[in-house]
Amino acid sequence: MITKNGFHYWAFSTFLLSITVLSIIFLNLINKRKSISKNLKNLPPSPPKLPFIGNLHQFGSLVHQSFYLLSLKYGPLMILQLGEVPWLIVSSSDMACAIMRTHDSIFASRPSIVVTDIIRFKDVAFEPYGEDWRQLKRIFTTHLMSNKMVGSYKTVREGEINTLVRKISNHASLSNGGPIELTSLFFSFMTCLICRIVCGKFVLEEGRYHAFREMVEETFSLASRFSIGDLFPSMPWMDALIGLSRRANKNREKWDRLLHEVIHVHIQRGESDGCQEISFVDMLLSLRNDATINVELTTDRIKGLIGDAFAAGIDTTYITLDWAMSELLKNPKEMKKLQEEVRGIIKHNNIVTSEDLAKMDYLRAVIKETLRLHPPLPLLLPRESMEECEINGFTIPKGTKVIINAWAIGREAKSWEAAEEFMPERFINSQVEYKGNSSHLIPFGAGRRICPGIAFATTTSELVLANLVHNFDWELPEGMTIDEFDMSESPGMSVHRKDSLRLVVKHILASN
Ligand code: HEM
Repeated sequence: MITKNGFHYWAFSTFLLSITVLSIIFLNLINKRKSISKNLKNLPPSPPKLPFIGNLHQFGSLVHQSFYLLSLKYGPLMILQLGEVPWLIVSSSDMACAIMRTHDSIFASRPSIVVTDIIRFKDVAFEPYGEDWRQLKRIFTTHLMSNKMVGSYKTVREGEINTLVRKISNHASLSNGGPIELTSLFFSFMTCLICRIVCGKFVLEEGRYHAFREMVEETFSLASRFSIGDLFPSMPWMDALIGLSRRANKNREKWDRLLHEVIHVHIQRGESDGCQEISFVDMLLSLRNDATINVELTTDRIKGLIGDAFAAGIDTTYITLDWAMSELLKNPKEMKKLQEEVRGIIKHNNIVTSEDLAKMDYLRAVIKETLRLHPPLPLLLPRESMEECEINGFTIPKGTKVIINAWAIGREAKSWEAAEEFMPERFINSQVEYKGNSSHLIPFGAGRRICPGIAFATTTSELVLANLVHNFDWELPEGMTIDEFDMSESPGMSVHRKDSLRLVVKHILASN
C-alpha cells in the first residue's frame, strides 16, 4: 500500500523522471535539428520534392536521361529523393573524378540493393568494400581477366568468332536478302564465349548453355530496376506482396542448383580428363589449396566469382557490339572508313586475329566512341560513402548512396566537341583511355571499383566488329532510310537498343 508520503515520493520521482526523459528527447531533437540543418546547409541542391515520393515523379523510364536533364538545372552534384532515400547524382567529369579518384577510398563501397542481395553469392561486384572484396577481386583479376589470361583465350575466342561468321555467311547465302537478327546472335556468341572460358567446353556440349542463357536473361530483368523496398525501406513487405522477393529467391535457387552442378561435375572429372581448356572453375578449385590466397575459397565464394563473370561480362559486351553496328549503319562514311582500314590490313585471310588488332587505330576509336555515347551501364554500379567528406564545398554525409551518370559525362559539352555526334576520329592521336587519368570516358568506372574486364571486353568487341566489317557489307532492311533507323534505348540497368538489330548482309568476300 502506498502511504501519503510514499505517494508523494513516487509521484515526485515519476515527475522528475518524466522531466529528465522529456528534456533528453527535447535536447536530442534540438541537436538533431541542428545537425540536420548544419548538413542541409551544405548539402548539394535538390529539385523540389513531393511528400512521400520525393523526386520520383520527375523522371521517366530512361532514368539516365532524366537525371541528365535535371543536372542541367541543378548542377553536377545534386541530391534526388527517391522515395524515402536520398541519392547523390554525379553528372560531370570533374565531380566523377572527385568521387572515384580523389576520394576513392571513401566511395569504394556498394549499397545494399534488395534484389541483388537476394540473388548474389559472395561476389566481387556487389560486395561492400573490405578485405573479402579485396581478395575476391584479386582472384578475379589475376586468374580470369589479367592481360596474360585474356591472351590465353585466343583460341577459344577465335573459334567462337569463326562460328559467328559461319552463321552469318549461311544466312547470307540462304536468305535471299532477308535481314538477319544480330542482337540475339551477339548474345549467343557472348554466352558461349563466357561459358567456355569459365566452365570449359564440355559444359557447352552437355547443353547447359541454354540454362545459363535463360538465367542471365532472368537475372538482368530482375536486377534492372529499383524495388519498392529500395525506395521505401520502411515497407520491405511490399516486395513480397507483389511477388518480387519470390521471383528473386527462385532465381537464386536456380543459380545455386546450376552452379552447384557445374562445380560438382568439375570436381568429379578433375583437371586431368584430357580436356585441353583449363577453365576458371578448374582454376578456382585448384586455388582452394593455395597458400598464397588469403581468403578461404568456400563454395559460396566460388559461386559468386562464377556468377560475376556471367552477370557482368555477357550483357555489357554484346550491348557494345549492338550499338557499334547501329552507329556504323547510321553513319555510312564511318563504316566505309573502318572497312577500308580493316580490309587494307587483312588482305589474304578472311578471319581477323588478335595479332592484327594492334594496327587498327580506327577500329579502337570506333569502340571508344560507341562506349562514350552508349555506355552499357549508363549509371555504372552504385557506390556508398564510408565517411563524411566535402566535395566542391558541399558536405556529403557518411552512408550517402551515389550514382555516377557516365551517359551524361559522355555528352559533357566542355569535354566533347559536337558531343551528340558519332565521330571516332576524336580518339585518333588522343590520350584518352578507359583507365586514363581523365574522367571523361568512364564506361568501365574508375578507381578501386573499376571493371576488371576492360581488356577482355575491348579485345572481344574489336575482334568481332573487325570480322563483321571485313567479311560482309551491311545495309538497313529494304525500304528503311537512315532517318527511319531507330536508335531508341530501352529502360534498365544495362541499356539495350529498344528494337533488336536487324540488318541485311549484302556482300560476302569472295574467299568465303
Ligand atoms: C563493355 C563491357 C563492359 C562494361 C561497359 C563494363 C562496365 C562495368 C562498370 C561500369 C562497372 C562498375 C565500375 C565502378 O563501380 O566504378 C563494372 C564492374 C565490374 N565488371 Fe565490368 N564491364 C564490362 C565487361 C566486363 C567483363 C567482360 C567482365 C568479366 C567477365 C566484367 C566484370 C566486372 C566485375 C567483376 C565488376 C565489379 C568490380 C568491383 O566492384 O570491384 N565486366 N563493369
